[in-house]
Order: sequence, then C-alpha cells, then structure tokens
Amino acid sequence: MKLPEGASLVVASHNAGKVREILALLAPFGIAVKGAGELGLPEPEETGLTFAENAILKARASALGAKMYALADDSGLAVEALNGDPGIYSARWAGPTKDFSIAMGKIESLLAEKGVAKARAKFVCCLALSTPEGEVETFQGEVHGHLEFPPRGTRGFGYDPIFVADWMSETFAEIDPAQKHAISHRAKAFELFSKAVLG
Ligand SMILES: O=P(O)(O)OP(=O)(O)OP(=O)(O)OC[C@H]1O[C@@H](n2cnc3c(O)ncnc32)[C@H](O)[C@@H]1O
Ligand SMILES: [Mg+2]
Repeated sequence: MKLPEGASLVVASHNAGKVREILALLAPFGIAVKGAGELGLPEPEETGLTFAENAILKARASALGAKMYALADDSGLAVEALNGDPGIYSARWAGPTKDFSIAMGKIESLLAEKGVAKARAKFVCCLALSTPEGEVETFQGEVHGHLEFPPRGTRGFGYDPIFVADWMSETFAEIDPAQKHAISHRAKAFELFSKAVLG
C-alpha cells in the first residue's frame, strides 16, 4: 500500500527511544508525524504470540483511535541459548518500572547458569502500517550479533548496552546513532516499509 500524498502518520509507540529512532528514519521523507502519547491514544495489551501479531494490534488500535494512518513497531532481543527469549517478552522482562538493568541481569544469570559466553543473539523488529480503516501491512528486519557483559555505553535504549553486532566491537549503546541506523533491525524493516509505502 502507498501512503496518500499529504497524509499524516501516527507513530503508535509509547517507547521514547523507539519513537526517536523512527522519527530519525522518517525525517528525510517530510511526512507530518504525530506520537501516540501526544494524541492521548491508549497503550493496548500485547496479547499476540509473534512480533507481527503485536505490531498489527498496536497499529490498528492507534489507527482506529485516531482515524489516521498508524505505524507500530514490535521488537525485541532473541537469545539463541535461551530458545529465543526474551523475544516478544523483551519489554515485560524489564518489569513494571521498565528497568532494563534488571532484564539484562536476568539474561546474564541465565547464560552463566548454562555456562554460555558471548551468546549469539539477534534483534528483531516488525513494523506494521495500518490504514485509518484497519487494513495492515507488515515489514520485518533483523540484526545478528552476540552479547557482552557487563553492559557498556549510554546511547540507545533497552538492551543496547549488551548487544554487539557482527563485525563490530562496540555495543549498540556505544556507537553513534547514525551507525545504528545503518545496520539495525529497525532500519532494515524501515527500508522495506519505505520502499513499499513511501517510494
Ligand atoms: O510497545 P511500544 O509502545 O512500542 O513500546 P515497548 O517498549 O513496549 O516496545 P515492545 O513492546 O516492542 O518491546 C520491545 C522491547 O525490546 C527492546 N528493544 C527493541 N528494539 C530495541 C533496540 O533497538 N535497542 C535496544 N532494545 C530494543 C526494548 O527494550 C523494548 O522495550
Ligand atoms: Mg510494548
């Protein structure tokens, strides 16, 4: 589907780190963008069992609520030695206070119990675009790498301080945001989205 000329877009996310990245990725396209928070849209319960199901339900909730096109992002970190956990539960592992040092510590202890060092992991991002009527399309991207402890860096958000992409030595929280946008799961999903929807 194509975004109609002059249509504005709601970014259906309540995560400030994600919204910042999505706005940076959208910036070159000159689209009027609004945040789900500023429109007072609720944060729906993420009852899906896949990234795509959750991205779709978030996009639809905002699109139908605002009567606008809405772009949602469901993403997370999947650790190979933990059978893909925390995966779609990545936000929930940080608990109600959204403390990612807790979530990263939990991953570190589970890996230590299994005796795994430099665990293979990937970030996954599924973007869903919904029309104001609730018709949806999804776009998925991944970036592969490994985990290093203790966490390093102050940039980025969430699990960035423990993730090192293949061919890199710094964590996603240490690199420049422009470098993250060149290779990230979100950037790869966004490339598919922009070609299909904005191209
Ligand atoms: O649902 P919304 O409102 O968009 O915000 P959220 O934070 O709850 O987002 P998700 O449900 O998609 O949960 C994904 C979690 O995975 C983590 N995550 C996703 N992308 C990431 C990235 O680029 N770097 C670090 N952590 C990331 C991050 O901590 C998120 O909270
Ligand atoms: Mg969420």
